[in-house]
Amino acid sequence: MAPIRLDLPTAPSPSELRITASSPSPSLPTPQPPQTRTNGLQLNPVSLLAMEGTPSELDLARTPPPKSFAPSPPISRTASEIDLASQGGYGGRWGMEGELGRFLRTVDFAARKHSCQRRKDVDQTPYINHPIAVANILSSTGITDVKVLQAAVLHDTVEDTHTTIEEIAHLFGSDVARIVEECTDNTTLSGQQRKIEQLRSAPFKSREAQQVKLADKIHNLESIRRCPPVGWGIKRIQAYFIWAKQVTDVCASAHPPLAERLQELYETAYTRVNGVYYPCHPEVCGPLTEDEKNLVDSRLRALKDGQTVCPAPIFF
Ligand SMILES: Nc1nc2c(ncn2[C@@H]2O[C@H](COP(=O)(O)OP(=O)(O)O)[C@@H](OP(=O)(O)OP(=O)(O)O)[C@H]2O)c(=O)[nH]1
Repeated sequence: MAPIRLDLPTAPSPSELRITASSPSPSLPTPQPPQTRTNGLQLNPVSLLAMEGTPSELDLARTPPPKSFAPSPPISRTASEIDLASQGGYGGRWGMEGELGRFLRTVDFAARKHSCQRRKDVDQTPYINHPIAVANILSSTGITDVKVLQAAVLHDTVEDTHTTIEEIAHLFGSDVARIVEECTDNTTLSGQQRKIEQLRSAPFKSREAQQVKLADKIHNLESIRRCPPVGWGIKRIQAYFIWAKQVTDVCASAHPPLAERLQELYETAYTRVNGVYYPCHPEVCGPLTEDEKNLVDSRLRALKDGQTVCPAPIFF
């Protein structure tokens, strides 16, 4: 296949993006240990440790939270959050909470936080579908640690809603808060700087955060293949795939089943623009068979007819 030139108006070129943990580019910041803060909010590890010990989550479930444990008020609260507050908050009055209950409480919290948001696809899928899908991808590939699944559900709340790490620590414990914090981009950086920073910091993240990252990328990449964000052309799609592969290659050892699934995606994902078939990842994608062309075409035909492909399985 002829090499495809990538002019990236909104994202760095592959060569700009390609960095390795062992040989950081001199233009990039020196690798640091896992960050202590990502978006201007101070997270005090000592206070988090204190929170972890007393009161325990069980105590929180049995008794109404003291004032100091009330979640910090968001800048503007949605009706569903106000509704939640009027019920006495989380962790409440109805007795002990098991692991499943804690997970459902996490999903409920994330759903309220993301309630006004939609994905960028043509169907404007509710945003909460994404974090739920990320948790589902982890669970379906053998991750049973409920804290990792909770962090997956919460992974975009701090970055994309008025949620703080402290609020998550209060409600779900410091382990979950730490993973969420590691998965939170510094929103004061530009989109391109955030991508470079994700690459730089990926090797230093905990195994749990790397697992969430892998699943996050799987869902974003599969979403792009199935139903790209509105306005994304082939160059942007390919730039995202190239960058995502660099990030996920660094995290691959955190959960090999996810890494295998990603590799298959990089090798087989195609799209079509103006009648021309393009590999989503121009460097590792193999040639397209006639059957695969039909698959690409049927997906695009469905979109053109105004039908949605989103009810298709979350992943395949
Ligand atoms: N594929 C896809 N992505 C969508 C959609 N709706 C929202 N997104 C989000 O958009 C981001 C990817 O688009 P970019 O162009 O790279 O990011 P940007 O708009 O924020 O600069 C991802 O967020 P992110 O937190 O920046 O994730 P990541 O960059 O860490 O992967 C992804 O979760 C959608 O319908 N499809």
